Amino acid sequence: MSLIEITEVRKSYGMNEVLKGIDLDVEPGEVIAIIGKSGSGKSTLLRCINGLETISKGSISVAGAQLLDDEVHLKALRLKVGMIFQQFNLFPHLTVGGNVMLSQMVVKKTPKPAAEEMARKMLERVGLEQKFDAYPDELSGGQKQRVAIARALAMQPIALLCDEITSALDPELVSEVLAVVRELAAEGMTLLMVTHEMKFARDVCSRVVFMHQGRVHEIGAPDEVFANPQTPELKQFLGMH
Ligand SMILES: Nc1ncnc2c1ncn2[C@@H]1O[C@H](COP(=O)(O)OP(=O)(O)OP(=O)(O)O)[C@@H](O)[C@H]1O
Repeated sequence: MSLIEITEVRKSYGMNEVLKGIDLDVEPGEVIAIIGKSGSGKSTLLRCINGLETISKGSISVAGAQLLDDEVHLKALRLKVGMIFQQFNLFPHLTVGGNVMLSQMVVKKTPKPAAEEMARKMLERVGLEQKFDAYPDELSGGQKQRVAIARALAMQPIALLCDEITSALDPELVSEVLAVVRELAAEGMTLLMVTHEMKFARDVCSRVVFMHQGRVHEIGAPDEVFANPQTPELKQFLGMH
């Protein structure tokens, strides 16, 4: 059994079918890059995996539990699968520590001392333990994104979904965030990343998924996908990067 099993998943918004039958199994510890043109359905796929969107057809299971369209189940799933977004979504009126503690206390009902201990530990993991009492607007974009990563890790997810997490950053701040992701990958975290960082995908990912018009158009090891693209669509896409 794979950690995440995506079977014939379809998703429509009204008449617009944006996922047209996705099959993808993710093994524990895999790091998967999802690449493709704007509008190919990359974000929608991630959002379906952690239950932010309901699927129209097919099935998704995470750690053996089927994703069903009911609130109790969706809540349990969101606890298991962490997600990090392009925009950091930190609460400006809370300190860094407060941001990392909040979802643990509210969603998991973790008592405050344990939530604080976990927050300090995860902030240390992303190299920001000294910013515990700072406010988000005192941080750089790269630091804010590292706080968002610490917040996701504090929930002890079994997999982490990253949706273009470096796209809103100034170029000089991208590498500090990718360094954290690289470390997580080395530690065995299962990662699915929508990314435009082709060099990172090539260096760190175990597989690359190329999406085109709502389908998995090509999939394979980075060496195969980047060095030997099979379809004109992937060749054209790589030519643009
Ligand atoms: N909430 C929504 N309601 C209606 N249509 C949507 C919604 N979210 C996405 N779409 C449509 O679904 C399609 C796929 O969008 P999606 O954001 O998944 O693509 P993407 O590959 O992640 O693109 P990008 O790289 O621009 O983020 C697009 O045509 C988009 O307009």
